[in-house]
Parts: sequence; C-alpha cells; structure tokens
Amino acid sequence: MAKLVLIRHGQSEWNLENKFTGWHDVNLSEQGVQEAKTAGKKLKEAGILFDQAYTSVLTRAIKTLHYALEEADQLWIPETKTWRLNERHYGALQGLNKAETAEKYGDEQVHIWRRSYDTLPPLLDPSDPESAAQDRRYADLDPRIVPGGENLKVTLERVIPFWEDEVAPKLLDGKNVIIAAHGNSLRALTKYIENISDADIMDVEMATGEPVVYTFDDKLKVTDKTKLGK
Ligand SMILES: O=C(O)[C@@H](CO)OP(=O)(O)O
Repeated sequence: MAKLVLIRHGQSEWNLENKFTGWHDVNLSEQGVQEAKTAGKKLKEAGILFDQAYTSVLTRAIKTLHYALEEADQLWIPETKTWRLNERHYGALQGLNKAETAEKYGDEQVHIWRRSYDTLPPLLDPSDPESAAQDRRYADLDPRIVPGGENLKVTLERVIPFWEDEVAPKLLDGKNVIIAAHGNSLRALTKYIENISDADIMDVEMATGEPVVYTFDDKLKVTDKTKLGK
C-alpha cells in the first residue's frame, strides 16, 4: 500500500504581496518557512517513510521540500527536480497584483484567468526578459514547449508524462513518494488522481504547506485521502 504526499509550498513572498507568480522564481516568506517546517513535523508524527522526493525547479517548492524533509529526519532521500511540476505559467499576468488586476478587468475575468480549466492568460512574448525562454534552467527544453502562458489543461498535459514515467511506477512498486510543488500543478495532479471533472476542479484549492496523504492499492486505486492540517 504505497503512499503519496502532495504538498504545496509554504507562503511565498508574492503570495504575501498578492501577485500572480507562475514561473517567476520567488522565495518563501518567513511564514512560508514556518509552514514548511510544521508540515515536516506532521509528516514525522504520521510516521511516513519516503523512498523518493520530487519537486519543481522553483525555489519556493525546493525549499519547502527541504525544510519539511529536514524536520521529518529524511533530508537524505533521493530527489528529482523537474520543470513539469512548476506552477502553471501565468503569462503576462506574472508580477501583477491580483486585486489591482480585478479592479482593472473585473472580478469575473480574473476568476476565469485564475480558475477556468481551459482559458489561457495573456501570453508573454519569448523576447520578454521575464520569459522562460531567457532562463538558463530551461535551456535544455525544446523551445516549442517553453510556455508563454498556461491554463490548467496545458499544465495537466505536461504533468501527466511525469506521473506516468516517474510516479506511477514507484507507487506500483510499493514505494512512498513526496511531491512538493505548487497550487495549480498540484490541482492538475489532484484532478488526474481523483478523476475530477473540468467544472468541479474550479472549486478545488490547495492550502500552502498542508500535506495531503493518498494511500493507493496495488492497482493504483486511491483507498484513502487524509489532509494533515497546518
Ligand atoms: O500566482 C500564482 O502562481 C498562483 C499560486 O499562488 O495563484 P492562483 O492561486 O491565483 O492561481
């Protein structure tokens, strides 16, 4: 009976400032560091022993994983970083304040940009200094798949190959896995794992720093889902 823990990074500096973040690389806030450490204590109390960790290539998720694993006395476990777990790319919205954007474009438009399954945000041009095309960490990606902006559908499409190639084989082999990632990349994974409809996923939210523990049977069916609180 393998276990999978999903954990959204602790509060980031841009969560605190209420800015669209996406692939922009920001640090954890002080509160975010505490949330990550508390998550690690909860994992220790729950007695989950991990075989493999995965995270994105963004600082807030990597640091959350490390703070949590350190508190759980498991900082040594094998770890893989992949862009496929990055937050959904927020395109040209990245860096804008969410409340100011709602004042300018209306609450409804901002809600659609944030939570609709298949509406893309305004795209970022590859020549923009903020573009991932200008960032060394994505240099080995086919430029055709470096996004200028993503919706949840596109995010799910790039998360699934990672799930199929990496996570599912580990779980089928009875290994326990922890994934530290982001609100929307984890909403995409949650949609896939729990077979949530395109409409219902709009209402699913991930709390910062709260571990969500899934237990799977040997056919990869979910037999239990428990949130450990924050
Ligand atoms: O800004 C972002 O990248 C995400 C997560 O913080 O925001 P939202 O919840 O609006 O999708």
